[in-house]
Amino acid sequence: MKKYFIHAITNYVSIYNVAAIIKAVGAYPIMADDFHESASITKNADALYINLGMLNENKKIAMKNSIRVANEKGIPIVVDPVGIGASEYRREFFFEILKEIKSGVIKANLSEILSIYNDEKSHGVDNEHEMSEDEKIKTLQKLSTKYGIIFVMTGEANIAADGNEFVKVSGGSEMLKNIVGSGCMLGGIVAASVSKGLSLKSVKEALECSRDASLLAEKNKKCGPMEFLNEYIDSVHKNREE
Ligand SMILES: Nc1ncnc2c1ncn2[C@@H]1O[C@H](COP(=O)(O)OP(=O)(O)OP(=O)(O)O)[C@@H](O)[C@H]1O
Ligand SMILES: Cc1ncsc1CCO
Repeated sequence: MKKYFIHAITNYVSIYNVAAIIKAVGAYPIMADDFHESASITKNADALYINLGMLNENKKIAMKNSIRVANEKGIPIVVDPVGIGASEYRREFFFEILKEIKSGVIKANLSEILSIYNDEKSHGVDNEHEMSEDEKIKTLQKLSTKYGIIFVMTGEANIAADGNEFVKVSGGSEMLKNIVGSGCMLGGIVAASVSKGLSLKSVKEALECSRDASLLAEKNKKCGPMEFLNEYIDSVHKNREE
């Protein structure tokens, strides 16, 4: 059976859990962020996952080298623009790489999506609390049309869109809000899913995988955040076996 390798350049807060959840879905994580080797690691991967949490100068070069190789080889790229609204350093770098990505997914929370969208000033969406679901979908579709890649907005409802269609996956456990790196891990699941074929359908399957695992983790016992975190990763593994 083919093994799917996911090259992740990610932050050191949630890096182990990202690797663990990629393994739990049945793919093979490779965490490599030095610029000397990142391109050669990407060359043999089936997806590249770029997470901007804890960005630094070394990682910037590593990410750009890996993105270049992924584009050349047609490898899908998943980007989590962690905290771009709060950091000019990350925001500037994000826009630099956004233009370069040929095929892939941007997975971001509402405030990160607005930060991307509002860079285009003229659209005038300035208050996230006033956004209806319809506006969220339209925002994602406009971004997707403009950049030619899939956009995902996370939250209570996760919405993914390409230029033509959208999918919505909601109803996951609220405990996901209480653990560190739930967004980072979701990025890993999305990367593993699109490594087998990039489509809105494969993104939807990833969102469903996370939702189902979170509900199973919550059902098992009333647990605190750390127990939930382990149960969530275990549940991803259990659901895969069923
Ligand atoms: N109110 C909620 N109810 C259920 N699930 C939620 C809720 N809010 C977020 N989630 C889930 O938590 C995960 C992460 O989404 P979120 O929007 O919090 O991303 P994030 O801010 O990038 O996360 P983090 O920075 O903690 O990694 C997603 O799977 C999302 O569906
Ligand atoms: C807490 C934190 N800080 C940088 S990355 C990260 C993980 C959650 O996004």
